[in-house]
Amino acid sequence: MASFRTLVQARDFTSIPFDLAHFRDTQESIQTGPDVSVPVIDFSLLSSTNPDERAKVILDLGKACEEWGFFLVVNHGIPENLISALFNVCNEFFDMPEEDKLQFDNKNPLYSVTVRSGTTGGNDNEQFGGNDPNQQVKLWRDYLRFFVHPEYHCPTKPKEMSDIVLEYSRRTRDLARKLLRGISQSLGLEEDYIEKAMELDSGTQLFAANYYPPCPQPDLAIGIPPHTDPGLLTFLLQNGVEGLEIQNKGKWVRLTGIPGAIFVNTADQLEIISNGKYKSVCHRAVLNNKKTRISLVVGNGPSPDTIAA
Ligand SMILES: O=C(O)CCC(=O)C(=O)O
Ligand SMILES: [Fe+2]
Repeated sequence: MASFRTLVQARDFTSIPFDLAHFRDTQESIQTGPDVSVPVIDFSLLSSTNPDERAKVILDLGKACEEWGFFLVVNHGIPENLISALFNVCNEFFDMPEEDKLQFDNKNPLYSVTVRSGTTGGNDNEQFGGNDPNQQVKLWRDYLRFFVHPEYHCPTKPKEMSDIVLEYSRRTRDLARKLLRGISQSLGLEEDYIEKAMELDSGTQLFAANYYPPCPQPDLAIGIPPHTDPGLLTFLLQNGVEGLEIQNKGKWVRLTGIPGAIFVNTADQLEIISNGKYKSVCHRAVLNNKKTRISLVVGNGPSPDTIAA
């Protein structure tokens, strides 16, 4: 199907088509604020020369993984201009004519560059609903997704994309490794336990850009239904528009970002390696009727050859 971007621009939707209706649970979500707020981790303290500061941030990291499974990382050292270049180039990608985008679309999930629109929760996207016939609705989003490690792939258009994503993937790999060292220690393990066990030198890294146009009936459709992420740690940036909700103590909590900070969540393999201490938390992307939301996601996982012992 044509991209949502094109559909939404071409048609003045006032209500959503039937096959896009998603009956999500009616529980209201609560907003983070002074009372409920996702933990903030100051990444620079992980390399502090002051042992007390280091010990404190490792403790905080462990607590964040255990109590929330989601946290914000500040002072991560990834340049602001790299992040804005990344948003710009992804926006440019979604802006390209349909035929240019579709040349990267391939129905084989193993293919390294995938472009999709309105993907259903059915067979073609098992992560989001598997084969459940009740979940056969299209999702209100376009997305682009490709593996950037151990082998690097990237669409050839826009032409600046490859260099920008390559640089971002290098930087986030380094960030993942250092956070995982802190997380290893927070579990009482050797600093390099996780990176060795998961063979991070040949770890899997997936880059995804999600594009959610405004939706006239945001409560009746969904960007991404509830799911957990595969891998160890997922990084997420958003374009200043909220929509990420997570399950915390039985409630849906809408996360508010901090400009420049990166959302990090513990994913399935980290839950396994921590013997269930750090949960891979269920989350979803909800819509709004005013602004396009873009999220840029990097999934960091073990080497494809790693067999969890
Ligand atoms: O767009 C979002 O906020 C959520 C994205 C997400 O959960 C994913 O791509 O796995
Ligand atoms: Fe996710």
